[in-house]
Amino acid sequence: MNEIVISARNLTKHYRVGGGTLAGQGKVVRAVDGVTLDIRERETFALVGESGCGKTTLGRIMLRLQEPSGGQISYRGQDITALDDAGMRALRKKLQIVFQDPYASLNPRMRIEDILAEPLRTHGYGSAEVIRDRCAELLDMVGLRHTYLRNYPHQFSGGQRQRIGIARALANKPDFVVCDESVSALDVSIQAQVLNLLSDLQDELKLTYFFITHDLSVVRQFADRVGVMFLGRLVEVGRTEDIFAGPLHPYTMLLISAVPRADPRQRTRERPLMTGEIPSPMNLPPGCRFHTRCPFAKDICRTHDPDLQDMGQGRAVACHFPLNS
Ligand SMILES: Nc1ncnc2c1ncn2[C@@H]1O[C@H](COP(=O)(O)OP(=O)(O)OP(=O)(O)O)[C@@H](O)[C@H]1O
Repeated sequence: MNEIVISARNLTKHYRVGGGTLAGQGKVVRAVDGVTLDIRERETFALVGESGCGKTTLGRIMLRLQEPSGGQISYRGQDITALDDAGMRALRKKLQIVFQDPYASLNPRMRIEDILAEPLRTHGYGSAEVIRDRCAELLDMVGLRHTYLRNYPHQFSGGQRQRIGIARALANKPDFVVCDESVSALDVSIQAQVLNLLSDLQDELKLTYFFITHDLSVVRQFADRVGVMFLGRLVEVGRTEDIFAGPLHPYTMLLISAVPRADPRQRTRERPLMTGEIPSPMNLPPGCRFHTRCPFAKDICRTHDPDLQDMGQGRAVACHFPLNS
């Protein structure tokens, strides 16, 4: 098995909201609420779940772009949770992120060469000439012409801008890249091209991806493993083909059954529906946090919060009554 690149242990991120100056005032949003996970070298791990379940927050705290409230993150066996700014700066080269909206994340007043050169200069990549050559090489890597180096972001299409966002993330030769909804804003055909590019770059540069998305059809074609998140917790983890062939958690089953199917015979099959509102991460229900929406909930689900249990073969589920097992 490949080496573990990133290891998260009981990670939490709780935001205090609603103001208040006295202790105890305000409310707490449990955006990430106890996540334990290992990501191995050269794998694509997809994190899925509905909007607001904590995907972006988890991605950002794993890179320490935001500080976790609790728990531990290790990078290749080194605990990075308590590293100071200088220690983190050195590691930053290895841990990168590609954002959803490349337009918002590329400075409109900077030429592409400066956008790409900025992280290289920050990390002392080399002389001006070495940096210029690297910028040209980066454009090559993402399939764009060198002549584009003098252009500004608004002169590019959405797909091209995302390629520039990827080039910028790869500038300092990272090995762990969080892709946060990196293809979600693109048309399906452009999405496929960018996914192919990410896949080629992964092989060429031995990259490990943490791929955040709400789009299960992208997950199915692109990810090796999947983590399903619900209200700050992982409720199921497994290999992509196993998860799609037989989800163990009712939430995973409902997410999968909500994906439109290409085969019209399957479309007519009756599907169970997700009922009820998503509880607020500020006011979690007792017991299993999914029980208010679960079609199979029993008494114990209303009182006892299930742990993520190892089911063997790389599979884990947090449910008192796993399906298909
Ligand atoms: N800075 C913040 N202060 C307070 N609450 C926050 C903050 N950032 C995120 N949250 C809350 O934390 C929860 C998780 O948010 P997060 O953006 O991580 O979810 P997500 O799954 O990535 O959603 P989306 O797919 O919509 O981006 C949400 O309830 C969100 O409102």
